[in-house]
Amino acid sequence: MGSKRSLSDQNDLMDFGTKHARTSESGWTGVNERTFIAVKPDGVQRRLVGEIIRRFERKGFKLVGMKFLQASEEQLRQHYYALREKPFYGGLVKYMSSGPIVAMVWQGLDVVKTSRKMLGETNPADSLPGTIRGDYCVEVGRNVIHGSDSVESAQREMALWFKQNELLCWEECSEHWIYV
Ligand SMILES: Nc1ncnc2c1ncn2[C@@H]1O[C@@H]2COP(=O)(O)O[C@H]2[C@H]1O
Repeated sequence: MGSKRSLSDQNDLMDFGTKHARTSESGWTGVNERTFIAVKPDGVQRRLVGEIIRRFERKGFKLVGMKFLQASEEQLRQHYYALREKPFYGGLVKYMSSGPIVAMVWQGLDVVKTSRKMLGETNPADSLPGTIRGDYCVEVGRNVIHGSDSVESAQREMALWFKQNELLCWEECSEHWIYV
């Protein structure tokens, strides 16, 4: 009893288990690297959510987690802990908690570094056209999107914004057309 699964079901389960273990042990490296991306309150208000998701999808990255939420100041103080001494820190926490944000986790090869290139520089004035900040904003204090700056920051930020069971492992049918 209880073992009525077909051999192929069991193989699928084992495959899933092995893949999952591999990604967990390796800290999400290679094609399983993950990054935390947030559309900030100004990005939501300016209706850029669809455009931003479209850019990540078209690039070939895989969405593995997403939520629409209004962040608490406490959560934002943790998120921006490293900036706590900066003169703009108070304003940054207020701005980020002023309206809903879209928190996402994207997965793919070199996703942390590539996402930062897609976002552009922190200051939109230094961002090239073609990047998200280069195309859609003008001031550093209203720069529409956040992306983790390293694999370590990504892991810390994902753990802050998502529970483990909110991040999915799923098979994308186009994967063989994106990776060799
Ligand atoms: N000089 C600044 N004035 C106001 N906000 C800033 C300044 N420098 C950085 N920030 C904000 O601090 C944030 C830190 O990382 P983000 O990618 O979220 O985007 C940055 C900006 O929103």
